Amino acid sequence: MKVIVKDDYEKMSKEAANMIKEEINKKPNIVLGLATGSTPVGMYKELIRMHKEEGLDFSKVTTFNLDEYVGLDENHPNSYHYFMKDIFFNHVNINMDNTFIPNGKAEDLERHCKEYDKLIEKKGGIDVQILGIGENGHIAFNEPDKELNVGTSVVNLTQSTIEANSRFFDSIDEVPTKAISMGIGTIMKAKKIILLANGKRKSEVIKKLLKGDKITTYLPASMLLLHSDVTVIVDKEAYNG
Ligand SMILES: N[C@@H]1[C@@H](O)[C@H](O)[C@@H](COP(=O)(O)O)O[C@@H]1O
Repeated sequence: MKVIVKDDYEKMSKEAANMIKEEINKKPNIVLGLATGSTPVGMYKELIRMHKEEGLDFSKVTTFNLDEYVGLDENHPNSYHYFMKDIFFNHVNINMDNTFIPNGKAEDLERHCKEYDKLIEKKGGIDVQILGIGENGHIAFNEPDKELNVGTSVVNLTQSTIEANSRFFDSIDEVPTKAISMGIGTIMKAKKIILLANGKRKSEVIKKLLKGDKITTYLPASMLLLHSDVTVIVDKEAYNG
């Protein structure tokens, strides 16, 4: 696990965007795994700037998002579909037909999950996966538990995640209790993984992860210790607390 510590959120975001830019320049038809949450917002802003000012070309890029809430329509302002369009897709020259996000309103959710994994494989697998991390160590919506899902699955959100994510909703009662999430196996199949974390509230979990001596399903991000190409980019606050 390679660790890069940056002075602040902006520098962390720029570092991540630069890495992605290099990868797109190497392989214009790259398959990117994308994350939501507040952490990658700065990275998306920087990628938009690179598109507008430096001509970074997304026209051949394919994307797969990590997760989506069950029950939210894609036009719901709190859905990850909405978030991705609002924060990123609407501002670059990506072909929307090449962007994939689990459908939280699918009639047969189980079948949809299996098809999502198959589609990733069909598109050649994820070249670079961007990840945030929950305060409890979750990645995507793989919550700490006695076992973890290998493939994309429907998951129950923990109370702590519901509370953490309630800041985006009008009230905590509106936060969905279930989500579709790529499984740990889906994530681990990505050729390269970049995990971002910023701010004091992530310092405890980053400390545990970077200790790096144990893997446990109770710290889902610790599974990344088994991957051969993971870069963790953190700001000083997340690194030092
Ligand atoms: N499903 C998302 C994760 O993909 C994200 O990494 C995490 C951290 O969010 P934030 O970046 O807002 O701290 O929150 C959500 O639960």
